[in-house]
Amino acid sequence: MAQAESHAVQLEGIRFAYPGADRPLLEDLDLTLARGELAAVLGPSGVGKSTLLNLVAGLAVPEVGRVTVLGTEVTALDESAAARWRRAHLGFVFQQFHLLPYLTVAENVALPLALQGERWEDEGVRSFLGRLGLAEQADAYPRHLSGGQAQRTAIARALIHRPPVLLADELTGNLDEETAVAVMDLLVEAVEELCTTTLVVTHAPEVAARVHTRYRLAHHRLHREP
Ligand SMILES: Nc1ncnc2c1ncn2[C@@H]1O[C@H](COP(=O)(O)OP(=O)(O)OP(=O)(O)O)[C@@H](O)[C@H]1O
Repeated sequence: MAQAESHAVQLEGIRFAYPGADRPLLEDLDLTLARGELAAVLGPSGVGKSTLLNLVAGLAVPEVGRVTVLGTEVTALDESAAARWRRAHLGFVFQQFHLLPYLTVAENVALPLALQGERWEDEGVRSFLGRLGLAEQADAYPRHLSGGQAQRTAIARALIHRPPVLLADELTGNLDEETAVAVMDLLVEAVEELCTTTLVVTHAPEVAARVHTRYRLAHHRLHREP
């Protein structure tokens, strides 16, 4: 248990290959994140950064190795147990946002609360949207949002239920510099206030500069950067 207490995320000896690939995408990959650690994964396109996030979330299953998050061995859960576990413990900002087109911004953002059967105040959701500069878009549908607004909606949805672990793929990819800084402020605040363990995939120097630890994904595994 001591290990589960100190390590929020632990990947051990991971080997992962997509079906039909002639060699593994990830091999002998290890990663340990402490509670409240804010870490970035860097690396060129196609090295497996998104796949790594999916492994932490239990959305991809390694051929070999173990993924443990907050003391739960994610690799040992069946699909429906993994889905329940994700809802309660994870926030995930996907590269393509995955907003539901028939729900408004406020409804999309409230979704993690609804899925957990939590009661929520519409006002609370709106004030959270305001912190991300989305007050005026609360009743808009995703098709009317700019790329940056859609991304901020995805970020709000990932953080609204205050998950202990946040995974974000290209957190600030579609944002102008000012909004990217505001999003990073919010993230750093969440990490400090709520001890949110966070793993972000990024190419953005303004993100990489503000994390606690940086890893480069290269040659199938992670390398700690200075
Ligand atoms: N579902 C899949 N089936 C087969 N191959 C896949 C699948 N998803 C990704 N790949 C391949 O695995 C490799 C790694 O993909 P991944 O998306 O993890 O990389 P990435 O480092 O996140 O790239 P980017 O920075 O462009 O998002 C790529 O060569 C990709 O084509």
